[in-house]
Amino acid sequence: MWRNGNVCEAREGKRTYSHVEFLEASLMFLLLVCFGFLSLVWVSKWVHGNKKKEKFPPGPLPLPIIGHLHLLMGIPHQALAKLSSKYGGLMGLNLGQRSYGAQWRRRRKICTLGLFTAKRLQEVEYVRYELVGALLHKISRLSHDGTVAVDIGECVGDMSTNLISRLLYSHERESERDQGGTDVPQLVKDLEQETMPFIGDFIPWLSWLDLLRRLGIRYVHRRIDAFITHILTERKEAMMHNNAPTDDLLHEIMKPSQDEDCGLTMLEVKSIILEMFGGSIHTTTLTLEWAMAELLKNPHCLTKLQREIDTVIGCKKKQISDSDIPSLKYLRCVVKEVFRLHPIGPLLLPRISTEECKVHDYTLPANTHLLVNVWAIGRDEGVWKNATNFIPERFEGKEDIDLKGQHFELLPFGAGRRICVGLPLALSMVEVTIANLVNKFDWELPKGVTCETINMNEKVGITSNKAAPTIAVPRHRV
Ligand code: HEM
Repeated sequence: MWRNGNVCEAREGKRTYSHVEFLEASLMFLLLVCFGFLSLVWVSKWVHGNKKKEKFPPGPLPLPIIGHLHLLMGIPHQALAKLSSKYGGLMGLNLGQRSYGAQWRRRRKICTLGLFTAKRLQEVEYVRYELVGALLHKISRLSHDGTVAVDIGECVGDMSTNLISRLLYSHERESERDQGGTDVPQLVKDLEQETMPFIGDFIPWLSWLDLLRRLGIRYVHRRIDAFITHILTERKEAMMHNNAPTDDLLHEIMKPSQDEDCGLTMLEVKSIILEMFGGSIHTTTLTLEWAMAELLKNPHCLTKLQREIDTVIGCKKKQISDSDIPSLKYLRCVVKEVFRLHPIGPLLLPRISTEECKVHDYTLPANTHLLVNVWAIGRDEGVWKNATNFIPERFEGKEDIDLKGQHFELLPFGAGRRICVGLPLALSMVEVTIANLVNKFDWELPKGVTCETINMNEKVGITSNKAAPTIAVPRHRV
């Protein structure tokens, strides 16, 4: 019943509803009807669409508007792996539309040819040797001769940052940080936090929902830009005075190009530097952290590895180098097993189909976005026996299985044209560092932690982040 102009009430028994309450209820009802209608349209479009088109891979029912976007929040590779046990290895999802630029071809050519050739890596081996030596020294110092536990991730993180800073622009980050300079690993971590998928990336008209995160990422970008601009200004000044280093990556990138095709704009130079920092520090550090965590959890593997090094290299050798690695067969098995269980880029970089293609019985239309869940492949019981257990021995006698993108059951660096450009550097860094860490020290878990209780969980993110730091007590072996 309506009365008295704007103080209308509707009576129902003893309860009296105000005009505002009534309006609210009506609005809510209307919204529910609209939402229900949209859902129906969405579901029928999905079902109808799938029937009409050629066979598209099956997948869970998408939510109205956001499709399957919610699956990318949290730990996406784990959520997708769970779903694939229901829908199969090839699963169709609706993530709206996403577009990305293609300038990478140019940058990639320059990086691959100019920066990551076998010759170039050999030339800079001494840098890696020095930094691994510094890492061992630092761990000795921090552990006070085996009495204090150290955070392995923090130590190897410093080493990875120093390495890429040295190779890129001949500086060490620690000396810069000590002088109040930028904390590069923190900056890279902030960048990763901010580069979780945006709703607006997939559904452009919902991008207003990302406003706060966009402000956050703008702030991180400004800090990164200031940091890179500082590096470039310093280098330009040094070049003007003819005292710039000529054996680092920045020299290769900034030197005037003879090849018209390879001249770089300042924006491209900046994005190469950003990609190098972003692609190298966190990935190498996390891999080493997972490797040491697995060895601590599986002490028989740690002991077996130490024995191999003692037998093959001899315990008298102070520091293991690149040239020792080919003879350490068990080490290589350990490294492959770490990459199988803990690929740091679990979904690789997103691919897009340029034309319609057939995969088994399914037809993927042009412009389909493809995520390859290498984390799930590495844990697939159909491919690996006791897939979730750490068993390096599974690779013994299987030297032909490598990490270079030819063996689709093991793709921690991706495959094809977009395979990790830093693969040779990363692999040798991981192998040499693990070999030295276990050769130099016996490792024990801190009091109260056992092999059974060590935290091996992942935390939310687009990389395989460790939920808890890897902490252990190192004791000198000799
Ligand atoms: C253990 C260490 C590393 C792991 C596990 C790793 C893994 C990966 C993966 C999975 C991709 C995507 C490949 C694909 O989608 O097919 C990638 C791309 C990339 N990585 Fe690495 N990476 C590591 C170390 C490095 C290092 C040391 C550098 C540079 C110094 C680097 C630079 C890059 C760059 C620039 C890309 C983008 C390539 C492109 O867009 O074409 N990575 N990496």
